Amino acid sequence: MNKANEANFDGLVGPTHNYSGLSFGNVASLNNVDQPSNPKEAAKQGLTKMKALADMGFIQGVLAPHERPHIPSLRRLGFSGSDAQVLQQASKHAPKILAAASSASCMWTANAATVSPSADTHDGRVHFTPANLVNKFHRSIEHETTGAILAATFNNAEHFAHHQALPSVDHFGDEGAANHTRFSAEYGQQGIEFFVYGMAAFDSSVPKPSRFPARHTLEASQAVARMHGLTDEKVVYAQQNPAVIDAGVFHNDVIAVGNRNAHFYHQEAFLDTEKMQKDIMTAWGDNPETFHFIEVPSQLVSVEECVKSYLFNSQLLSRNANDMTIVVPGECQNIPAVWEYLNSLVAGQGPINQVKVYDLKQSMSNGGGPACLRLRVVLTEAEHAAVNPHCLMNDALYATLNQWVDKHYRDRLIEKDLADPQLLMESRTALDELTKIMQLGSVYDFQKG
Ligand SMILES: N=C(N)NCCC[C@H](NC(=O)CCC(=O)O)C(=O)O
Repeated sequence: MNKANEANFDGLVGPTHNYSGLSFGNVASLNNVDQPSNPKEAAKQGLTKMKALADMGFIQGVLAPHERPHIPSLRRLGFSGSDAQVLQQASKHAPKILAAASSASCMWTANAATVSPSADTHDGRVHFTPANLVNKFHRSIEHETTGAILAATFNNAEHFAHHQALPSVDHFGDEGAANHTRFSAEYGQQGIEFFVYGMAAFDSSVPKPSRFPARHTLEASQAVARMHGLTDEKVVYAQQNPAVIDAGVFHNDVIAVGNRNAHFYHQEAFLDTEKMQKDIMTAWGDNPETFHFIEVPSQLVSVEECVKSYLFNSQLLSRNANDMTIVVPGECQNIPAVWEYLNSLVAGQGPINQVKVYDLKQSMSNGGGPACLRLRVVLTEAEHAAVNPHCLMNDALYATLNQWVDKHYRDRLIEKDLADPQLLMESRTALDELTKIMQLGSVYDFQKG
């Protein structure tokens, strides 16, 4: 077994961060529509969390934001002329489409891809499949650039394998790592890959939510497991409870999180909790007593409180199996039942023994908590050494990115600003400079001429 560690790659919030109410089924997105946003503050809140984790000794990476407004997507929909004319026409005839083409949603890198560490895959490489995010138009335009950014960040074919996103149709709706977690006693040993789906596309007997969409299918997860060359006995599938999707749990990472030997989840998260436990224990194999199921009863914290607080959209960070820190958003402190639960959790006998709180309000107002903002990548030492070093957080990169944000970002944005050609120029200038800072090459359409 090679020694390995978990790295977190957070999405850097882009210059067009705004609240457009684009995500039906995501309560915060719908509730905050048309509020003014503060892209500068959003980016800085994210950078603060990244730096804090790096300072704690964890490997912290950064994934660059995408080019927005995305003019090629607008042209594909029939808007034409100069870039300024495209913006102007879209704003006049289809302002919601312009908003979709302007979203900074790639910041939620838990949806960027599914990642399988080398200990789990058939060829001993780390595998990446960008998520097609087909359920929402504004997110369905992410995967190509995501793939380019991942390839520029993990740019070494000996260690990293990059796949294409799955076909962009509902049958293979794929939301990436937000519905995927991994259990293993040590990061470097073969782990259990746990895939959670909202519906089955080719089996009408499987229940579905009725109010809000199930974004992710069983068939998508099965395809990813095949492409990554995972071992069948080490793959577990579980269905999300359709009732919690209807209550606003649009990704499983809003109601469950796992790390190493711990699965922390809400009583109502899964359609069949007993089966989920049994299947994980079968895949875990020997020493069942070393695995912890930490189930939060509805009586202590309701599903509604989970959705409001993002208790489960937390990061479980550990250096040892029995020494885990839970990273939660500030909203957890505002809901007494949640804050009481967290305090009793860390005071108890389980593996989670410390809580850290970060202010991520700008992202939270669009339904993105600490766990949404990060893509987990387990890396051996050799793989870590093969990552593009300019994408790894340290004092120098933190200072450079803060200055870069100060120089290029606005501190207020509302929907009508999205039509401003100046905003497009600001965004492109910023990203052009960023590709040099992070040495990514030409990953954006506007750089390809
Ligand atoms: N749970 C995880 N992993 N990710 C959260 C993603 C939030 C994102 N919100 C948005 O896209 C809102 C954009 C807007 O309304 O302007 C979404 O719903 O896909």
